[in-house]
Amino acid sequence: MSSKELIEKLKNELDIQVKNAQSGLDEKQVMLVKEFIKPPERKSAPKRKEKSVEQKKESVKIEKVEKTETPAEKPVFEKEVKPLKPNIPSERKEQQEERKSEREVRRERRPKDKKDKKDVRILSPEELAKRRRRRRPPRRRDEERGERSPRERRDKKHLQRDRKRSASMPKKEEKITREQLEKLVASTKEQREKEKPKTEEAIIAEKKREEKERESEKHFMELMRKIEEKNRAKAKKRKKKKKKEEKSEEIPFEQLSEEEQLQRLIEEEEKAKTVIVPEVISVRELAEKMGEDPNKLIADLISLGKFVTINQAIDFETVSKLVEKYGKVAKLEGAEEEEAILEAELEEAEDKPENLKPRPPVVTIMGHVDHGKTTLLDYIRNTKVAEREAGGITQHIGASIVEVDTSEGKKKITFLDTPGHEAFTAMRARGAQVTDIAVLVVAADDGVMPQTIEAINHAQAAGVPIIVAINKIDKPGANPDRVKQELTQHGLIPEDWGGTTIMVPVSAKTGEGVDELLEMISLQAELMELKANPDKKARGVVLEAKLDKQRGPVATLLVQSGTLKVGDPIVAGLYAGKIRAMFDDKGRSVKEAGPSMAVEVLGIEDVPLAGDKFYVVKDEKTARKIAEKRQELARESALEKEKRVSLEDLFAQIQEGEVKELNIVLKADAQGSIEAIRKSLEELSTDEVKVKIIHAGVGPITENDVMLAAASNAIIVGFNVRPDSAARKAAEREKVDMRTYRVIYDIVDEVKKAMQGLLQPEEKEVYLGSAEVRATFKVPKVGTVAGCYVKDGVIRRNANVRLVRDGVIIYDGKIASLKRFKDDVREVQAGYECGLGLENFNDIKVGDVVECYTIETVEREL
Ligand SMILES: Nc1nc2c(ncn2[C@@H]2O[C@H](COP(=O)(O)OP(=O)(O)OP(=O)(O)O)[C@@H](O)[C@H]2O)c(=O)[nH]1
Repeated sequence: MSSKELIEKLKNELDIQVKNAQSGLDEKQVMLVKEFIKPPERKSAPKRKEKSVEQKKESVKIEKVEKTETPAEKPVFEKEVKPLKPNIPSERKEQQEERKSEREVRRERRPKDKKDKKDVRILSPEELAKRRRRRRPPRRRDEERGERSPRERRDKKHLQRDRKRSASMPKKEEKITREQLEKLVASTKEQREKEKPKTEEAIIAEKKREEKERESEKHFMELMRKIEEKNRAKAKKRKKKKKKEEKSEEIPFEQLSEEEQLQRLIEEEEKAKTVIVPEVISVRELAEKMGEDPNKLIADLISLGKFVTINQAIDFETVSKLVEKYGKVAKLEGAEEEEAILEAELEEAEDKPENLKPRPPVVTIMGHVDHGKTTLLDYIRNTKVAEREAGGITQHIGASIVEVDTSEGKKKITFLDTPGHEAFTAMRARGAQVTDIAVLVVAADDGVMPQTIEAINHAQAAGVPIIVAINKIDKPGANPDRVKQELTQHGLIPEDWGGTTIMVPVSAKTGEGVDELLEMISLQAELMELKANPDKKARGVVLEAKLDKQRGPVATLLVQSGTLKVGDPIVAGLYAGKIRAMFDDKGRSVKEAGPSMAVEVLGIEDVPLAGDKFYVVKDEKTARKIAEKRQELARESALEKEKRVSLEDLFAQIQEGEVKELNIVLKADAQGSIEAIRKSLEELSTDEVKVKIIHAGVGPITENDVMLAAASNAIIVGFNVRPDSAARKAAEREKVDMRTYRVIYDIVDEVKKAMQGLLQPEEKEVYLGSAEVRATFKVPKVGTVAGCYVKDGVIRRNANVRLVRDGVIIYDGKIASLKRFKDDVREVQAGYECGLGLENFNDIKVGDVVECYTIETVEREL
């Protein structure tokens, strides 16, 4: 096509008025041209190969067309052709205006043409690009060769001039490269594709395709299900066959007791879940072991990023991951035996009665602060422990063995020097019960005090017999009978009054009655028939452990059975070791320690925890293996606390037979309320579950209460009292269910509902923070305003508050005003001071605690 022909075509068919081959076109026009350009005649293509004269002519023609197109095509490489527009002389502009009006007239006259044009325009950009490409090669070849015709050179000059001019003009639009343009075209194509209204046929076709896909997916799933079913059936058959073989040697299931049946079922389930494999196994072998289709395993392995064939071997790590997908556990061949050996190593064989020998009792001294625990122990040990302690207060658990002259000869007693009952309970909370007898020290001049009651409850919760030492009888105000009287109120009836509790009046200062006390302890131990086998590998409990700068990890161990010897390989808690040296309570080096002896040992690789159990094993290698295994298990169950009872899941636990007694630690604001609540709660006992108040006391909920609850699997009920911050933290840490109430009926109602499985809490209290009242001001017309310091969390203006005095709730309501200096504020964070008024309440005192909380709605579980 000649340039003339093209110009003519543009004019007639596209309404584009182009004066000559050098005329510029705007973007719209360029697009129209591009869409309209038709591909060159195909028949000329084969001729080109023959290099005929005609073909040469044709190529010249094409070249010409290309050249003519150049000015029109060039601007295509630019985003906008606008910069070229100002180059059109004004005369040309006028002409264009005229032609434009002519065009409009013509357009009106030829509606058919317009329609045709529209048809042309909907050609896809892809097709257009194709057409453009078909026409381009000859030009590109020329360009590659660097050949330029005179006309081309002229065109280039024009273009350069135009470019220069446009560059001097203010830039309206940024120019874009060819690549960018092509991208633009491609994205336009996509856009158009998207926007393209779907025809009815297309929609139907798509629907059909989707349906087909669904069908094939369904078919595939069905196939997979069948395969799985088949495999399961196969596996079942295999299991049955295996079981049959085993059963021939075993006692029939029906003949087992209920407990044994349950045990067997558990064992079988575990067996079915375990896949025992060698270190390396082929996919086929593994599939056989698992009773699965190897192809399925291969597919799963691919999803794990392992591309393997059916006969290819896979390592144990991969096997573990793979079997996990099937809810199973992989175990290395031989590992089970090893585990069994390790477990057997830790298992304590039952001792024959003839091997059991009497052992000294382990005694803990408990009692209220300053009633003379340390002085008594000091007297007994004949050392000055009390004087060595900072401030005269017992600092740690020490253990000491004393020899007592009794009517039956010399007897040993191991005393654990504990600061009250806290360590005792803390140890119990860790699952270690070390005490055989508790000596309760009560000062005869002071009588039963809150911690005396606590100690009684702690000992009773542990099922440890109590011997009372009525101390300070040398004091002028001492009244042992009053103490006895008070103790009867807590269930301890003295022997001389017809009860069973041994009570001995003593003076830790003068030593009066101490011998009798020791004799009583020995007697009690005898009654308890405390025995152990000393002729076996030792095991016991870690009483305390520390890291000594010079000596490394040092642990105090209480031997409970067997005899601990220097050189013994040992596992203590999570750590292994070998006993390098042992020292008794007087610091003397010893070679062995028998039952009920406490010794300090060196040689454990790290510091175990107080309450950890220790075992002597056959060799160091075994010790290390057990320790490793324990560390692994500890990591797995890290932070996972023992399952404690809570009102929420009480019913489920009762159903599962886990809870037969609902232990409650009860704290209230007055003794009267305690009695009322105790009675109402204990009346809730049923055949299935017994409600037992293991400890009740007046005052705030303390950390001790939480530890007791943790050790005794109890819940804490507070009536009109609040936990202190240490108790709150301990409850969170130990996962103890702690509930506080303001109405007795609510306590009874909630516990009752929990026992029936009807408790569905809808609201939960969320603690926000607390502030201490440091000053009070009387403001006329407002009332009492408290100057507070926020100790922790945050105090929020519109949250609920409680005013707590000595752990007892004085007020429960809303904040009337919250100010920082003179400004009203919405909240005050910890570490800041604030002024605070309570709604309709003025009895605020310095030292009171303002506790801020909100009530959150808890979603019911369906
Ligand atoms: N008169 C007299 N004073 C005693 C007797 N027993 C202890 N005391 C005194 O009571 C005070 C407290 O004794 P401790 O042995 O420290 O009491 P504690 O129970 O161990 O106290 P904590 O370690 O703080 O729990 C000391 O000043 C002792 O001297 C006694 O039998 N008679």
